[in-house]
Amino acid sequence: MVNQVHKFGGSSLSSADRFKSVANIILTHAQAGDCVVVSAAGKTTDTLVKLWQSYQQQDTQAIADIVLLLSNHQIALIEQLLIANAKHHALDLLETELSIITKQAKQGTLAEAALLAHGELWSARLLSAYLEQLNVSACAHDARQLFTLDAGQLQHANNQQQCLKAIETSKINVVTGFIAADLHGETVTLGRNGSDYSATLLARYCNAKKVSIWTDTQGVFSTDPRKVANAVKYARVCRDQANLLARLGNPVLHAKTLSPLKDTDIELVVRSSYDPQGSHTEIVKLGMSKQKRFLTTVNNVDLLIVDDLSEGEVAHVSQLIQHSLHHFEHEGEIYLLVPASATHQVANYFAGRANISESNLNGVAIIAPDQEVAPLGKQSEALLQTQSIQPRFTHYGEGYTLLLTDQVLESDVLSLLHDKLINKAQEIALIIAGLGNVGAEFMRQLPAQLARLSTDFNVKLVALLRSEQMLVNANGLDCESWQLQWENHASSYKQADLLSYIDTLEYEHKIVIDITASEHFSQLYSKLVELNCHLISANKYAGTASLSWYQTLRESLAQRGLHWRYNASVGAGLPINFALADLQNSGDKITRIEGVFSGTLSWLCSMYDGSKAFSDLVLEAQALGFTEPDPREDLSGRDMQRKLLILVRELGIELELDDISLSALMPDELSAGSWNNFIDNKARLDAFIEQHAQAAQQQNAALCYTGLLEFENNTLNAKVGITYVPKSEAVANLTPGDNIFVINTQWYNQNALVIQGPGAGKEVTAAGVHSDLYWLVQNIS
Ligand SMILES: NC(=O)C1=CN([C@@H]2O[C@H](COP(=O)(O)OP(=O)(O)OC[C@H]3O[C@@H](n4cnc5c(N)ncnc54)[C@H](O)[C@@H]3O)[C@@H](O)[C@H]2O)C=CC1
Ligand SMILES: N[C@@H](CC=O)C(=O)O
Repeated sequence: MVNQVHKFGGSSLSSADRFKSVANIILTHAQAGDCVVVSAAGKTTDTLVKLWQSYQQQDTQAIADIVLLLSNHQIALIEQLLIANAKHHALDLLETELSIITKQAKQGTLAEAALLAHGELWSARLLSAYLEQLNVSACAHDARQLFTLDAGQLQHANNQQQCLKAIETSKINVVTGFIAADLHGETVTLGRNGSDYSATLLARYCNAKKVSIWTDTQGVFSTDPRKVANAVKYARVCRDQANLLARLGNPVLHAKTLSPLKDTDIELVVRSSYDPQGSHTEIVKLGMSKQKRFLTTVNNVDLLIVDDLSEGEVAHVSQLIQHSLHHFEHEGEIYLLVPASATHQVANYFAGRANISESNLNGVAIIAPDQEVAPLGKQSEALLQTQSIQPRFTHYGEGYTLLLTDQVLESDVLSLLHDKLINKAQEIALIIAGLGNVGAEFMRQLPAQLARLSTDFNVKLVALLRSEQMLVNANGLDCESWQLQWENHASSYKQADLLSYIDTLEYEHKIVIDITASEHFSQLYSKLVELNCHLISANKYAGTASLSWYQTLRESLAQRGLHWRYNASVGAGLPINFALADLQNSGDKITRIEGVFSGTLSWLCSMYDGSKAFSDLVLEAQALGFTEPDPREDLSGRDMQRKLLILVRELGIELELDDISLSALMPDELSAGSWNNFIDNKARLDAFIEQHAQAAQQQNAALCYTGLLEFENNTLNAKVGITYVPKSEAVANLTPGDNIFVINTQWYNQNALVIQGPGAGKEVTAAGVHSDLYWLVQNIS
């Protein structure tokens, strides 16, 4: 059974080394019974065309020179690839064929198609012999024995029978692309780039599962990557958009290539033979992929107005001129977009029914989802005007806009259009976990933030998660009415459901924002990274996980070029992580960080004056949204210990959580047990605090909870705990809830750099997460 049809174009076979690479691809990607369709090696077809032209001009010297050129090229390939009998046999055959060509040229009996067919024949024979030499069972097929056309029409039933009979299930079947035969056995060609067509035809006839077009580009891009540096490769493109691209002249796929796959489930992928392990583009059936935006150039075309044009005629003319054609209705007339070089031939075909409306046109086509076509078209007209370019002809069609200009659009203009209109369509998917105190506030701020981002980026909210339920919509949720949608549509999920949903999201970038307080969720990060998600955390668990887990996560983020932002996890919205990164980037060396890194503990210590029980203040802090879901995480000092560790690791220092010494702001025995148990025993907490407050007072100091990181004589001292701070010092006089980071560095030595401000609370924390999101979107797009 034919599992796959692989197709290799001329550039994939341009040298002996390229043949070897192709053989390697076959060894790793093909199995017995598969077909490998090949084009002529390198520029062989062009050389054969020149030979034909010289023959028509009866230029005997040129004929001899070109035959020699062909001979040298083929001999070099054979010599470098084959040995022993296989080599001698191939050289003998080549010599015989070239002498027949020379003889026919002399006799005036050369036939164009039969001459051009040699390129593919030589490739198929050579590759098959080389595979055999590598002990891979292979055979070469001349497609003239497989594909028959009658008056230009493929004889599908007969061809299918021929293919099923000829294809050997125990071998790799190397088949010539581009050529077929007519009913008399005479060679006919399937048009330039006809080898792709041969591959999809063969796949259809043999009921193959998949066609892989191995080429010199890595897949289908948003625009020509040779002209526009920011071109984006798409993982999936719908057949209808691929078809439109082809008709509008995009060279990656040809319109004919797709036609045999119509109404079949045969997969089609475009991938690079130069980078076989690289990602590829899958051409999928309508509805199996989101519609994308493309910018494709149109060069040197004429517009013809044709009376009563039928689909059949378009197909026929397209076959005649061996070029994809696009036709459309515009202001009551039927237009045909024709390569200028073929206008004469097309006009002749229509014998008076076709008139040239516009000639020598260039320009671009913008292909996009239907609803985006009109606004994009208007924006592109406006952008062209800023470059003093006025389109001569503009047409808004189904799924595309055509802007035809006098001048060829240069790379700078194409880049401008692409970056403003197409790259912007690089969609970013947001997955938000945690809709509690901070998460809900983050959602409240989200519409305004998305509106700000949407002038340049296309960010869509595709999932909202709580611990047991999720609300998803791959096309985007309305973030203003998420609560209502949640009530009606949220459903329970398991981690595996979440991961497979994220895996199938067709977005160029995915960002998972963790606003949970869940260690369990943070343990998913490595899987999320495997699914190419960027990460933003307010959650502190991943940043304070074991060093080996943390380092592995960082490595796999780096390998994939993914970002992880966690500014809000320390100091809420305060730019502490930015400041530390900046200091280090400027070459400075941080020697000491001291301060209060807990909003809750800052608020409690500042508010406590003995007039209210400390435990009541804890409940107030909880209601204000300062505390962790369980405030004992704050009172135990654990939360501040985590923050200090995140900062330490930010400085590149390898430390575990328990390397930071800790004393709690509560009696140890209250840390265990339920929250109710804690409340029942709150008097013990109050007594504990009162005792410390009095001791501090006796020293004319304030009861504070501080953190310290310092290097002394090359040893690191990191701790968090209760301190009695002289009342004159800034730390003892904080506005309730403020954090303070006093940073000493090589350059901020005597006079420290101080960052101070609210360090907890839902608004500032949510804003801190938004700041990370903004940074990330700017930096990934
Ligand atoms: N409150 C603050 O001022 C600050 C909080 N943070 C951090 O922000 C995070 C959120 O804090 P809050 O909103 O106060 O907590 P919260 O308890 O109010 O909300 C947590 C949310 O996470 C969800 N959740 C729990 N486990 C989950 C899981 N496995 N998968 C998906 N969702 C899950 C819960 O359903 C809830 O919606 C915490 O990590 C906290 O440390 C960081 C800086 C400041
Ligand atoms: N509970 C934390 C919240 C921020 O991380 C604090 O009080 O600082």
